[in-house]
Amino acid sequence: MPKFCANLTWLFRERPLMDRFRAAAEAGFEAVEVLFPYDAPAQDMRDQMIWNGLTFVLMNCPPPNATGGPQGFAAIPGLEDRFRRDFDRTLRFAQVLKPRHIHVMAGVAEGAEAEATFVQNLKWAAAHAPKQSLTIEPINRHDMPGYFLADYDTAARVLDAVAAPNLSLQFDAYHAHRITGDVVGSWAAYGDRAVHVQVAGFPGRHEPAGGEIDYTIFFARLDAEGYGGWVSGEYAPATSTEAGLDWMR
Ligand SMILES: O=C(O)C(=O)[C@@H](O)CO
Ligand SMILES: [Mg+2]
Repeated sequence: MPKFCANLTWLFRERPLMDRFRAAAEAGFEAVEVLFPYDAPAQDMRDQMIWNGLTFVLMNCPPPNATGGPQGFAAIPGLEDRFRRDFDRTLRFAQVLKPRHIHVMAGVAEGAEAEATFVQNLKWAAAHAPKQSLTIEPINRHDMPGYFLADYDTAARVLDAVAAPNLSLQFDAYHAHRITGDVVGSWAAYGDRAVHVQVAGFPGRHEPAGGEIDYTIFFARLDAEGYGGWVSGEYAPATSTEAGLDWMR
């Protein structure tokens, strides 16, 4: 089986954020991700990870405000200064939290100018933080209307244009199914560019088991290829988090 990671923005929400680290460790996870860890003291979160023996795999850029905020600026022409300021703020948190990867969100935009802006901003970010692994993730527009990066061909084109060793693909199987209808086929075409995987069932975005995506096949494929990254459960538990964890066993 692959190495599984708990997305603490989606899982263990029965508890306050600071208590979710221990709950994840007690449930058998060795790694966690927190999408927007900007509303709690970074050192407290880091302490939780150390005390519970957890690897911190992923956080997102930019930091939205407490009420949510836009899903990124990296592909929005005219907001390059905003992107750079947010990226620097993310790096300040990352210095403490030490995430394996930072997911750089594109934002709501469309067209060639947006793609060129995305490429330029990512080139800047990759050079600005050369030791930090960065990712981009195709997200389906049913769940995130208007999101710029919503297909794998565009992601591959952007990765090629940026051509930075520290920028890779984040492959979310739930989005892949909504975008292409074929998770294993999409992985066959683009998985060699991926450093991080996220999973959820389809269509409900609940546990990665029993829906339209055959995770037995997908996980076997990851194992057969020797995929060495983490596979993160990024889903809304159908009942309680603990009651739904059979999928990882
Ligand atoms: O929506 C997803 O899927 C993600 O992985 C997030 O990074 C977006 O918030
Ligand atoms: Mg995802």
